[in-house]
Amino acid sequence: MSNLKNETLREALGVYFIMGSQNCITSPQKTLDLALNGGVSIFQFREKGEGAFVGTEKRQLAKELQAICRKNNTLFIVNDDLELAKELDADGIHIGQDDEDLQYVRREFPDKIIGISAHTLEEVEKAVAGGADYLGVGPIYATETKKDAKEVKGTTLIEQIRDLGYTIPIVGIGGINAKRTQEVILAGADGVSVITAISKAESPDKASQEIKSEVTQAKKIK
Ligand SMILES: Nc1nc(C(F)(F)F)ncc1COP(=O)(O)OP(=O)(O)O
Ligand SMILES: [Mg+2]
Repeated sequence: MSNLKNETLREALGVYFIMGSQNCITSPQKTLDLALNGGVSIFQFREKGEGAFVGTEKRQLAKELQAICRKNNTLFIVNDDLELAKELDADGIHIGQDDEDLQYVRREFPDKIIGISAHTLEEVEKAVAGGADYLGVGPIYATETKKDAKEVKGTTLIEQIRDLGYTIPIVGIGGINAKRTQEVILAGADGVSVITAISKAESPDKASQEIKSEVTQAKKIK
């Protein structure tokens, strides 16, 4: 488990912005700055897909975005890349079912936040038993961003996880925008993960603000 208190992380997962250079209209730095001003509460650096930076350029961008997160006292999570996460002393890492094994990552990156993608109850049970700090459950809706996304789930799996009594922090992911946010939270998620709805918004700060207000409203109803 990470050193971060479970409830602190649960709170931070409210508006989980995920982005890489290939998701932005303007500079990633400017986009992140605006998104944080708008109320993003945790950030994941996901430099992946066509045209993504690699090597030194990827590392340089990661360092710049990490510095922006530090300035805003916001958790900085690295997607997939364990070596980069260790090198930057990131706050955590997100791994999918086809990435490094949870136990290996926990040994290599102790006391940090480890998030796991889960698409089935079996994957949920394995992640909880393995001591994951949060789950990324989806895709909730169809997404253009992740070319190899699995079958769209809706909120069913989130509801099933809660009905079974699992209390692990959960973020929904996949095609989520402000309009769809409340449904995901009311299904039992602690937050929503968003890429395009913020990164390609005309005003990333306004987009983040809208999503944050939807999360807050839904949590009041719950
Ligand atoms: N990156 C992610 N972040 C989350 C989070 F929970 F953080 F919202 N959930 C799910 C994913 C998807 O992770 P993965 O299945 O490995 O695919 P990719 O590496 O292409 O993103
Ligand atoms: Mg991955």
